[in-house]
Amino acid sequence: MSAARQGVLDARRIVVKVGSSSLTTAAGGLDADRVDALVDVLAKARSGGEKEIVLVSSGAIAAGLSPLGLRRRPTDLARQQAAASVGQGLLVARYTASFARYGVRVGQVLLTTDDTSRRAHYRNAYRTLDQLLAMGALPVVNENDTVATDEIRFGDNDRLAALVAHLVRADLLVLLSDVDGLYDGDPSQPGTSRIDEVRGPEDIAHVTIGSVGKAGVGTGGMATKIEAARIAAAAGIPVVLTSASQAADALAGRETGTLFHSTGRRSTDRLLWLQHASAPQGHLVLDDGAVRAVTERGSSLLPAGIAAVEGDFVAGDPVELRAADGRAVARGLVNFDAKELPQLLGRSTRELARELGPEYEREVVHRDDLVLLQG
Ligand SMILES: Nc1ncnc2c1ncn2[C@@H]1O[C@H](COP(=O)(O)OP(=O)(O)O)[C@@H](O)[C@H]1O
Ligand SMILES: N[C@@H](CCC(=O)OP(=O)(O)O)C(=O)O
Repeated sequence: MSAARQGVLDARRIVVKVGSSSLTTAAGGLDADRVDALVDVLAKARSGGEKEIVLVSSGAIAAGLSPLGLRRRPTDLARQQAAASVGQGLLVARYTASFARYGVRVGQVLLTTDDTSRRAHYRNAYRTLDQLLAMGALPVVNENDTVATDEIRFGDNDRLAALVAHLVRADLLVLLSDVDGLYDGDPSQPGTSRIDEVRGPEDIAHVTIGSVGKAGVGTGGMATKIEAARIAAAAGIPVVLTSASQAADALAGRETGTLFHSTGRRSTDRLLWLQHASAPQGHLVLDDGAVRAVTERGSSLLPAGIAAVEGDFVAGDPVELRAADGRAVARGLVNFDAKELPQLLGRSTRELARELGPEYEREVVHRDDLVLLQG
């Protein structure tokens, strides 16, 4: 066994993501047999007590379609949310019954991007997941589809799974789909072949991506899986992408699917979420000195360096930091409401504190709440 597959086999804390297409029937609705088959694999993998598994499961919208008399996945958010509301209950009920065959308790965890960009929410999400695992339960995570708006949606569970893997400090991310790996072209076309290992972007530069799977119930297709694998690998977490029917082989470290080697160092930095999950609620235009201070010296952003404010945000929201030419240079959590900021711009914090009160002697974006954007 290669060292990388040995690493897969040795992984202790594993996030497994399963797509809608692997859980539903062609006619629509949950496929109880496929859920049971997946649960069999996961329950066995953790039965020795050495492995902890977090399941990120899609399928809420797909599961809610036929009970609501919908023939296909709706395109409008309101009906998707209605379907998710009905389907999520059915999905978790199905997992609960299926894992009960092994005496395993299931805990539902629904996340939005908002929950995970803010420090307190992020800590809570981590604590809940960690506690569930410590108590021997198996968390089943999905996006909280019924409250997420278009602006704040993850929209695809592949990226959510990568961020959850980072959040729980997983040793491995397994992405299960209806296709047994990443192909160099649309696998429904003849002449395409599976890529066994990806060590960096150069290994997939030639890949072309076809349409979303035949069932049409998934959302992201292959593009979001590649993006998810890139995020996880860069955060030090290897990824195996394969089909749900090969989940047992993948967890056993056998040569199946596509293995993405980790490319970066592990970190527990919640700023990964800020970078990949949050939708900025506005932007701050920085003068040249502030751009340099933030990007080159790692400084906090002070009111003196801000030239303009755009957007309707409140304190704690994610905002984009832009240079005068419009280039986005960073993203951060802002400490003031949009309507408070105009009176502070271009002024020193000492002067503001003297005039407006000590609560104004603070950074607009603290460097601990700030992530630089590349390029
Ligand atoms: N280069 C490619 N390699 C593998 N699969 C691809 C590729 N291009 C397109 N696909 C399609 O992506 C589909 C998986 O995406 P999706 O249906 O969103 O899955 P899921 O519901 O599991 O998240 C596969 O069924 C496959 O047909
Ligand atoms: N939260 C949505 C999942 C959307 C999604 O990413 O679906 P998929 O591409 O099948 O993983 C649901 O449960 O239907």
